[in-house]
Amino acid sequence: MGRRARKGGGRQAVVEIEALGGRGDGVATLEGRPVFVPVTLPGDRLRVRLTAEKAGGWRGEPLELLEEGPDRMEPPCRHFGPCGGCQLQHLSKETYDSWKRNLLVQALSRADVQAGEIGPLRQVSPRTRRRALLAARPSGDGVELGFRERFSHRIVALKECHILTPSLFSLCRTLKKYLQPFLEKDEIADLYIAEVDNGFDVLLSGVGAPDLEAREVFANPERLPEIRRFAWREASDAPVEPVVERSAPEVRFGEVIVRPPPGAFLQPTADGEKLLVETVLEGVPATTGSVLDLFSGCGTFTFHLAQRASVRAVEGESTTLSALQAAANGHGLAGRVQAEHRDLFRQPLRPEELNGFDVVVFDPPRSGAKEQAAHLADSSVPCVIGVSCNPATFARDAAILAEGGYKLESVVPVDQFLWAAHLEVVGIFTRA
Ligand SMILES: C[S@@+](CC[C@H](N)C(=O)[O-])C[C@H]1O[C@@H](n2cnc3c(N)ncnc32)[C@H](O)[C@@H]1O
Repeated sequence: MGRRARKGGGRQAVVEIEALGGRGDGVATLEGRPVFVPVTLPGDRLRVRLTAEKAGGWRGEPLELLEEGPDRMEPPCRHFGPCGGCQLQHLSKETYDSWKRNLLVQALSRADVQAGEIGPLRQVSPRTRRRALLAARPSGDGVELGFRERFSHRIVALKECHILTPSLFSLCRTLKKYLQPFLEKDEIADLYIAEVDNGFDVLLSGVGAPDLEAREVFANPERLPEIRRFAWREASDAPVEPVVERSAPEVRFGEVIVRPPPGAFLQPTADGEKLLVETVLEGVPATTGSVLDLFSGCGTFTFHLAQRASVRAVEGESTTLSALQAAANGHGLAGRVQAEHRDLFRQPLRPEELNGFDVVVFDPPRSGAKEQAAHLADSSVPCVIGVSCNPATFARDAAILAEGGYKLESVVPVDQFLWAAHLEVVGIFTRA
């Protein structure tokens, strides 16, 4: 918002922000109903335009800041406010850190889950995000490329970025020069970029089949040599087609090199991944012989766990699982790592399939793993380790486990989505 007013219609009101909500929006009260206002802080008084209905109240678009709350600070990035890449750069570090950790504390309290210990916040540094979803659109002779703006169809012309790794940021600058032939007039495409161990992996989504001019971009091997693979698809649920694959993109998990398919899940920062892996391994008892790794992705935890025990990895995305399987085979781990393709929402592992494992690790998408947690609650597995990027669903699943007799021994908040409202969590449960 800055102090610039956005002009426009809609009902306007002056509100005072009372709290920071769980999704990072400031929350005010108007006529007894909540108003959720992005990029604001407690103590801010501002004029807003009420837009959509939200959670029994309204969403408010900030128009003019009349008074600043006490915890405001100058955001490090010039794009902060309109840019949809960050939500909370304007909050003092101390307050931000305690708000982040509180997302977990409050989620557990709401779900009535007791934790033996809630660890201090572990956090990554700025400029470490190695994957991002950006937007791209042709504009005049060139291309607009960046995060989407809040409240508009505009794309932020990134002059700096405090979350992307410097090399990913520099890739954006380079891609701007070459993307135009792939884009359709007036259409915004999704651009997934990932920095992998041997270069970059790029996936353009929401575009038609590239014509000859577009394919020519990669005809010269000296152009964009750091891009290992460039692929496209018509929509997020359409098949992915390669434009070029100079060599397979690679990521290393422990000693094992994995070649993930386009768009496969990767932890958003290498440092965050390291913190998560360390915390998971700390929770695995020394005597562990067998581990079940549910929602394994392409093996972030699997291959570290395999250094200690035999592992069965279960994943619903078949190409992702094939990458894991191929890496296991290629590193002589076929006997130690077993891979199973399975939809864990529709067909969670039943107690009789779970019993016999010493440890179960589960790391579901944001919606959590309610059905799987219910079967775990009925199992006799001695140690369960939950990893999640959503404290609310983590707490819900933790409550299911607690109901079944598990104790949440310790839980660690890991902030790898700096200045966003996401928080990663690792919880260690043992059978009481
Ligand atoms: C948060 S990611 C974690 C992946 C991996 N543990 C990691 O750290 O890289 C969640 C994983 O669950 C998978 N997934 C999503 N829905 C699923 C389902 N219904 N059944 C099985 N796996 C699913 C996704 O493909 C993704 O790999």
